[in-house]
Order: sequence, then C-alpha cells, then structure tokens
Amino acid sequence: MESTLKEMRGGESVLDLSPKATVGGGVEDVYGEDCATEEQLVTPWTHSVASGYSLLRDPHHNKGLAFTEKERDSHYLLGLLPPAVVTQQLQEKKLMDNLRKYEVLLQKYMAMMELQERNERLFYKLLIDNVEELLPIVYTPTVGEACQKYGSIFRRPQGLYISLKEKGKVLDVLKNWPERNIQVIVVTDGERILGLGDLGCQGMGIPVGKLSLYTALGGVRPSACLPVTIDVGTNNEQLLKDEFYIGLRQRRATAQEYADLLHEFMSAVKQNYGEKVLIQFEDFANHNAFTLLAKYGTTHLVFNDDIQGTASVVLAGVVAALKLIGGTLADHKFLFLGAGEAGTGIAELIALEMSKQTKIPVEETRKKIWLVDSKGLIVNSRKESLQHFKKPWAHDHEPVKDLLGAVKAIKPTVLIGSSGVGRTFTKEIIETVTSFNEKPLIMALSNPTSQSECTAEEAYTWSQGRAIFASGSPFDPFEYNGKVFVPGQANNAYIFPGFGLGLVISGAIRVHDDMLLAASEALAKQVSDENYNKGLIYPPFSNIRKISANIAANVAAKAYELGVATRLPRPANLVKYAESCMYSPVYRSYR
Ligand SMILES: NC(=O)C1=CN([C@@H]2O[C@H](COP(=O)(O)OP(=O)(O)OC[C@H]3O[C@@H](n4cnc5c(N)ncnc54)[C@H](OP(=O)(O)O)[C@@H]3O)[C@@H](O)[C@H]2O)C=CC1
Ligand SMILES: CC(=O)C(=O)O
Ligand SMILES: [Mg+2]
Repeated sequence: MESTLKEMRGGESVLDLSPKATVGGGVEDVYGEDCATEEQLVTPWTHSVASGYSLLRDPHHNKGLAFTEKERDSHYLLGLLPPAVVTQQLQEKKLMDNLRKYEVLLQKYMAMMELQERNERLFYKLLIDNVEELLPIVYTPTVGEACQKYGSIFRRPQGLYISLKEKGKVLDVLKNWPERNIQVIVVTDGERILGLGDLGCQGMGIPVGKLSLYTALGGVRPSACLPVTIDVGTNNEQLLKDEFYIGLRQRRATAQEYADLLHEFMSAVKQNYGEKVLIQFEDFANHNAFTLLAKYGTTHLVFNDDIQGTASVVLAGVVAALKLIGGTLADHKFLFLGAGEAGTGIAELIALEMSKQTKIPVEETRKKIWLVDSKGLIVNSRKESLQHFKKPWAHDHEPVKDLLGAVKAIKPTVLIGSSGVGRTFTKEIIETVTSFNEKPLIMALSNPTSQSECTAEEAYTWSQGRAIFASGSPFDPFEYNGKVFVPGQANNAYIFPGFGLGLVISGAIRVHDDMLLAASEALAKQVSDENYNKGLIYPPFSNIRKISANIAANVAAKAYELGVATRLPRPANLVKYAESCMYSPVYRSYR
C-alpha cells in the first residue's frame, strides 16, 4: 500500500503533513483526494485510516447509507448501518424533501448545519445543485437570524475562536485547528454583522457561511477553508445579559489592546500558513475595517469583502444595467444612502472605472458621486469633522439634511442603499427619483431582508414598473400590471468565491484594485440577453460555478499581468485551469 500511495503522490510519503506549495499555486492535496479522478480509488485518510464507527462520525469521509457493501466490509462498518445501500442522488432527494417540509427558515438552517457536520460532501452536493433555493438559508437572510440566536442554537463549535483570553498564545490556537493546509481564512470580530449591528462572538455564523460559499460557489476545498472569530467582547447589552451568550462577557476592547490581538493573529497566520493564505476581513465595523485593510494590505494577502467585494459586484451590476438604462458610466449621477464600508468602497471603484474609461482624473470623476450619511449629504462644509474615508466625497454644495432633500437636489440616475437601515427608500423618494428618470437604477444593498432599503414590490410599484432593481438579500419575482419583474441579487457572493479562487490558483501574494475591476468585468459579461429581457442585471446563481471560473480566470490573468502571481508558468487557458481546480462534492470510492 505504501508504494501505491507513494506513486499517487509522486514518490513522497503521504504522512508528511507539512504544507507545501503545489503546481496549482495553492497548498498540497495531502491525501490525493482531489487530484485523483472520480473513478480512481482513494484512501479515507485522516491522520490514520478512518474506519468503523469513527468513519461514520467523520464528516469529511462519511457517506451514510451510500457506503457500498464492499466498503462496509473492508472498513469495519458491518452492523453499524442498516442494510439498504443508496446513491448520493437518493440521499440528496430525501434531504431536499425533508428540508422543504420545514416552515421555519431557521430550522432549515439548523438542518443544513447538522448535515455539514455529519456528511460534508452531501452538504456541498445539496448546496451546489440547489443553490438558488439554499443560498437564502446558509447565507443572507437566514444566517443573520442564526447569528442573533447563535447561543441558543449552538450545538457543536464550527470554526476557530480567538479571544482576548488567548492573547500571547494565538499561534498555539491556530495549531489546534485540525487542518494544516489552509488557503482561505474568513475572519470577523462580529462588530457589524450584516445590518444587525454588534453580535460579538455570535458573528461566527458569517465566516462559516461565507466559507461554505467559497467551496460551493468557488470550488475551494472545504479542508482549505478556515472560519475565524476574534472575540474582543461585545457592546451589545442584550447579549451581555443573555444567559446563552457564547462569547466573552465584557465590553469591547479597543485601541492598543484591540490592535495588539489583531496583530498577533495576522502574524501568526503568516507564520503558520505562509505568504499565500488569503485573509478575508468580514463584517468589521468601519472604524477598524479601513485601518486593518490599509495596515495589512502591504504585508499580507488581504481582502475586505464589505469594501472591495461589494464594490466589485455593484460596479458589475451598474455596467450591466447600462444596457437597459442607456449611456456610459460617466453619463450617470450616483447617490448613496450610507457612506460606510460598502458605500464608499463602491463609490471609489465606480470613480476609478469611470476615470479609466474617460481618462479624466479620479478626483474629477468622484464629483459624479454623492453620498448621504446619518447627518445628511456629505458636503465640503462638513469636511473637517468627517471620518477619513468620507472626505473624498465632500463636494461643493449647500447642506442637505436628508435623503429626500438630496434626491431632489442631486437628481441621481442611480440610487444605492448601503445604510443598514430598512425601509429608508420611501414611496416619496422612489417616486421622486422616477420623476426625472425613465428607468431609475435602484439598488437596496442592505442585509438581511429586514434591513433592505425597500422591497422589490415597493421599488416596482412606486416606480410604476420602471425601476431596474436589485437587492442584497433575495426577493421573489413580482407581478405588476401583468408583467413579471425578476429582481437581481446585488450581493458580494457573486464575487468573493471566484475572486479568492483566482488568487489561489495564481499564487497571488497581494490584492490590487485592478483585480477588483477584472472580477467586475468578468461578472458583467456573464449577463445574457435572456437575463436582460427579465430586467436582470446579474446572471442567475444557478450558473455560479461557471461564473466563478470566469471571474477567477480574469483575476488570475490580472495577477500575472501585475507581476504578483507566483504560480509559474502561467497556465495557457486560465478558465479551464480554474475549472480543473474546483472541488467536486461527488462521493469518492474507498479502497
Ligand atoms: N449586498 C452586499 O453585498 C452587501 C451589503 N452590505 C450591507 O450594507 C449595509 C451597510 O454596511 P457597511 O457599509 O459596512 O456599514 P457601515 O456601518 O460602514 O456604514 C453604514 C452607513 O450608513 C449610514 N447610516 C446609518 N443609518 C443611517 C440613516 N438612518 N440615514 C442615513 N445614513 C445612515 C452611516 O452613517 P454615519 O457614518 O453617519 O454613521 C454609515 O455611513 C449593511 O446592512 C450590510 O449588510 C454590506 C456589504 C455587502
Ligand atoms: C453581504 C455582506 O457581506 C454583508 O451584508 O455584510
Ligand atoms: Mg459582509
């Protein structure tokens, strides 16, 4: 057996578990599971061969009733399973039937998490094959409710918890994680979970959910994904008083104490996993998010999904929408409600793309974009008191105190909600923006559904069916005056899985804005005439793996062009290469 395994691994011992760079630019497929074809036999290695009861309890290798007679015989499973042998397809059918019977979304979420902990491949098979139905369960909006109730529904820990108690020992904590070969980390400190605010340690649902999309939508191996929650306390009084709260029961550490723990984490990640692990910052509050991105952008492979991923997905939607609303990017005037991570991140990428298209300096193209925050329109007279990320958006204008006033004064062609506050696009606001646009583009990005600036029904009804509408959380199609309108989902889930895959397969060591533009361009190109005819400005999620492969290829191409790719030589066909690197959830046969 030893010699077979050596052949499989090109002569190396499979028991050497130290991370190594591979031809794929990522980390090594230690067990040979993913480089073998689906027909080849693989060994269900953990650190030893899993068998019997422990094989059934190991989510990476468990197949439940799909273990064949031969596998049951040779892996000491006889008697541990009832006699029936079923296919993965039948298991999938049964689980989908069961899931559809739950009326409460949170029950569906819990059933999916339980499946992930029991049978990982079946979980991903379900998610990939039923992506449009299950995305709202494992992701927004249901994941938001799950985070709010995380303590009460907590059964088994998922991901890695790094709290202030582990200060000075973060490297040891990382070493406790069972997998050594990590390619993508999604980390949160739980301070701005969707539009739900500070959920402290219970924010863990977000990195767990985002990483399951990395695998299902982007094809990154589940074993290469690490969800992390940094627990520095919470300022959420309700959670502090909640007897089921799972985090540190103290108010948030700030300033040096916060920076020190984050720095220890960032250093330990590099030390443990090397230069090429992608660290995705997720749902940090903006007073930390911009600082962390700037501080670690020059030393680590970091990406802030809320600032950068959102920017890329919204730019793609706007570019695609030009086919429906007409004009070039520079012909449009943008107004945002919300000038935080999402709002200013999107604004900057749109201004950058406008500048590239027109050769007009970005300082000028920014003037086409206006933002409103909780104090009103961002104008020059407020400049001194503005947070640094808002200053570039302070233009010459008299003060305007609210969104309605700003809509009337600016007359935008594109209205974008990134405030985290629900129902802020009122009837009057949508009617006003419709009064001077034949087809206003309205994007209500805030998540979850309860925080959406308006519903699809409101956007279509109040604009008399003229709005091109997309939202961060999904809405069902809506019929208005005999026509069915299908709202698109403007969510960074279109971007980050393919973006991360592109970084991994090229062995990129830094993220650059041009890669965000490359991702955006690849996404916009995937919108078909059939989609446009339904009023959609995004392709359906059912095509997401193909979309992700195209995004990955465009991002990787840009990494090579910029000289930040380390996987050499560059594969000739990057789309095919990206596809060939993607994880498949089909069961493997055990020898
Ligand atoms: N669809 C998607 O893919 C994504 C959606 N989002 C969603 O966007 C929302 C915002 O996220 P993010 O930008 O990170 O959050 P931030 O906290 O960074 O920014 C929120 C902004 O909204 C402003 N704001 C809050 N309340 C009001 C109000 N009543 N009127 C006007 N402005 C208001 C804040 O103003 P001030 O600065 O004055 O406090 C701030 O500028 C969240 O709901 C999040 O779920 C985020 C990322 C991706
Ligand atoms: C989608 C996302 O990243 C957010 O709402 O924060
Ligand atoms: Mg987020």
